[in-house]
Amino acid sequence: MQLLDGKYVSEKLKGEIAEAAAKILAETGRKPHLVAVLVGHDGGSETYVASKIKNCEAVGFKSTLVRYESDVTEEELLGKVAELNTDADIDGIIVQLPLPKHIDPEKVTEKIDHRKDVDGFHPVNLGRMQRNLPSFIPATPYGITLMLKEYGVETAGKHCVVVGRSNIVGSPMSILMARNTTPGNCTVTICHSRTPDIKKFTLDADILIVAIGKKNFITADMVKEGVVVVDVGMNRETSTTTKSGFKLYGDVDFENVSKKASWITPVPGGVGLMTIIGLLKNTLASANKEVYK
Ligand SMILES: NC(=O)C1=CN([C@@H]2O[C@H](COP(=O)(O)OP(=O)(O)OC[C@H]3O[C@@H](n4cnc5c(N)ncnc54)[C@H](OP(=O)(O)O)[C@@H]3O)[C@@H](O)[C@H]2O)C=CC1
Ligand SMILES: Nc1nc(=O)c2c([nH]1)NC[C@@H]1CN(c3ccc(C(=O)N[C@@H](CCC(=O)O)C(=O)O)cc3)C=[N+]21
Repeated sequence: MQLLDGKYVSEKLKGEIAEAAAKILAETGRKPHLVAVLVGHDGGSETYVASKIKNCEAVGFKSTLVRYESDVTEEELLGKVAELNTDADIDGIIVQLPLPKHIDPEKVTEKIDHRKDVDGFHPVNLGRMQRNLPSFIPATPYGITLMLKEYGVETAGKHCVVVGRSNIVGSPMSILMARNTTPGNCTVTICHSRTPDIKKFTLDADILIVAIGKKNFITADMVKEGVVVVDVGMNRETSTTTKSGFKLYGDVDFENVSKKASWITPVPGGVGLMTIIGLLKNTLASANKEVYK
């Protein structure tokens, strides 16, 4: 088993991003600028947004955190997005999901100017990605492709099984792996909560990407020898043994599945760190007007 090490790859790519940011600063006198909007106090979201902001600073980006209490109205939030859209100093806008029930995430996603949509969730970016046109690619699937590329994992002609079909991970991941790109060129199967016998598909997977949010869902009996495993799950449980008071678990039983895998991502230290890189790279591309003129 070889580790797909998110810490190693993300540190390496952060170095490249920092160099590119320094170049922008020298040439234009400005830094790429990301604005993150966080509604409410959910523990996980707070941690992830804090990490995005911290990493922006680390690579020489400007970042702004806009916070709202969970009783903010949809109207007020949409108004804020409209204001950020027209601010020429801002390259990227993300609104952290999930949002409170009274706010329609679809409305918020569509309100963000697709030219600043560094999460890549806007229908314009999703459509452009599907057609292989320049677009912002959702950060987690983007980060996973960067990781596979870094380790030279072969994907062409392989059977890739994606478990989960969410708008932010499973669905865009399946599109990327089926595209005529590297990584890509896979035959892709998408499994979800209405798939009757998931094991039938996972057992045939050469590449298995799991994003469902269920601790240890994938067990060793569900995979074949030599499989490449990408574990997106971030299941937080309270713990008395860690400093933070939480412990993170993936969707894959790492201890046993790793014995059969050729490559596998750990949790933490895998996909989560690559998500940050996807976001930073999209923000950089926006500042450089690489996707939209
Ligand atoms: N590492 C990272 O950077 C990121 C990690 N995450 C983590 O990844 C996990 C998934 O996130 P996200 O995609 O947003 O989750 P969602 O809850 O939006 O989607 C979960 C998906 O999994 C499917 N599913 C749920 N239960 C089962 C089951 N028993 N069998 C098969 N399929 C099932 C659902 O099916 P259906 O559509 O039928 O409901 C759905 O498509 C979470 O743990 C999340 O915290 C998320 C984003 C980034
Ligand atoms: N609009 C939006 N964009 C997102 O990209 C988005 C979102 N909403 N909602 C929630 C998910 C989740 N997500 C993570 C980001 C970083 C880590 C991360 O840094 N993980 C580290 C450590 C985390 C820890 O220790 O708690 C790791 O895996 O090693 C994880 C998960 C982004 N998401």
